[in-house]
Parts: sequence; structure tokens; C-alpha cells
Amino acid sequence: MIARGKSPAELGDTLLYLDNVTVSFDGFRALNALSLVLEHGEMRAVIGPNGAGKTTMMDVITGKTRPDEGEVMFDRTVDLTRLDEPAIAALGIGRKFQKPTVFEPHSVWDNFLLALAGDRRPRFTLWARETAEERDRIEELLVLTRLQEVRHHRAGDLSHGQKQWLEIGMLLAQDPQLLLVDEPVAGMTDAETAQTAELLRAINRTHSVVVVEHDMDFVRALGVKVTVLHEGSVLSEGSIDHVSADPRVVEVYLGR
Ligand SMILES: Nc1ncnc2c1ncn2[C@@H]1O[C@H](COP(=O)(O)OP(=O)(O)OP(=O)(O)O)[C@@H](O)[C@H]1O
Repeated sequence: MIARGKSPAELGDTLLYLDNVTVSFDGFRALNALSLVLEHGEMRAVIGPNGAGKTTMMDVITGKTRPDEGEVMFDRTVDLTRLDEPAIAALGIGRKFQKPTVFEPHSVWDNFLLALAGDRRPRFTLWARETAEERDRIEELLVLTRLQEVRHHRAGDLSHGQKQWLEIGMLLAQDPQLLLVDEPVAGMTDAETAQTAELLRAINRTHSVVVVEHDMDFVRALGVKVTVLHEGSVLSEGSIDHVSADPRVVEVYLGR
């Protein structure tokens, strides 16, 4: 079955689609016939009340959870339900979890270097000099994440917001086609939240992104299409103004 009745030709620009995906835990449907289509180059914001299925959706895309039913296709031809987590990561789907997990004893620079090496374990890489190409790439990442001033600081000494930007930059170092970002602004100040929206918009110039978030000011600042999940299905989809005005969204989410 093809997502939302689209023919394969119409899926030409589709990077990811979930069609009729159901995930049950002991009979409880965390995802219930969920369908979602993401275009190449798109950034999508996913919102919804606690328990709506947002994390489960990310788990299905990354291969952590297998759907009971439905299709999950990447780049039109790759059936993600047949692959395990490392294979999906190797395809170019990178995930940033809510809590930052940087190498705290190492500098910001070395964290980027380790990420570029594609190896998340500190190892001999740090004893070897980086190549000129790696240096250029790290400089770019420092500018993008606004961490130039703290390049030599221990990652463990960064603010919460800076740690999140570092980890997003580390994910980018591996140049994924699609970035999945889970609640990036939880615990951030308003200024950090605004900067994170700018960072994701900059990243979206060259990468596709799915971002799950509860912070509506942040979602508004992203300025992208929003999908509202509720009880494992899409309740509403469209611009932030469209979904905010949808009485069903107000009832189950915004009006709480
Ligand atoms: N491994 C599991 N075993 C049993 N139930 C689960 C499991 N994972 C998720 N659930 C249930 O599935 C439902 C959807 O959970 P999920 O974490 O996907 O929601 P969410 O939208 O991410 O919520 P939140 O905003 O709180 O993170 C919840 O009711 C949750 O309790």
C-alpha cells in the first residue's frame, strides 16, 4: 500500500514515508495506522500530547522498534522495517536523543574530531593529528553551532544549550541525509531556544530533518509544516497557524 494513496510517480520527491504503521505493546496501540510523508530537503515538526506516539515513531524509523503492520520506506526503495539499527544509521539516518551525550572530558574540538572519525569511542584518533580537511570541517561546524569561542573548553564545562548544539554538530559531522531530533530545547533558556531554531533552519538548507518538540514558540520559529500526533495517528497537519486553529488540536493538546 502506498502512503495516502500516492502512486510511486507521485512519490518522486519523497525521502521517507510511513504508511499505515501500527505498533502494539501488550495490545495497546502506541502507533495506530500512522501515515506520514517527508519530502527530500524538508524539515517537519512533530508535536502532540504525552503518549501520542512521537518517540515510538522515531524508534520505528531508526529500527529500534519493529512495526506490527505497515510500511516504512526510505529514499523510495529501502524498506527500513527489514534493517537493524546500525544498518539504518549507515544509510544516513542520524538521531539525536533528548539528553546530550557528549564526551565530557574532551574538548569541543576533540568531540567534533571523534564524530568526524565516525567512531563515538575516544581512541587513538585523538593522538593522531587531524588532516587539513578535518580541520576545515571542524571550523565549519564550530561556526554553525556557534561554539568557536569555546572550542578548547571541556565539553563537560559547557552550558546545557551548548552541549545540545555540540551534539547536533557531531551528528552533522557524519553527514546524515536525515536528522531526527528529539526535544532539543527542553531545559533551554528562551535565548538558547531561539538560537536552536536558527541552527536547525541552517541545517535544513542542506539536510532533511524531523524534530519532535513540545515548545510551541520554538515550533513557530522553525516555520515549517507541523504534524500533530494523537493516540498513535495523525490528528492534524499543516502550518503552525493551521494546526493551532484546529479545534481537535486545541482540545487534546493546546488547550490543556
Ligand atoms: N516499550 C514499551 N512498552 C509498553 N508501552 C510502551 C513502550 N513504549 C511506549 N509505550 C507506550 O506507548 C505510548 C506512546 O509512547 P511514546 O513514548 O511514543 O509517546 P510520546 O508521544 O513520545 O510521549 P512523550 O511526549 O511523553 O515523550 C505510551 O502510552 C507509552 O506508555
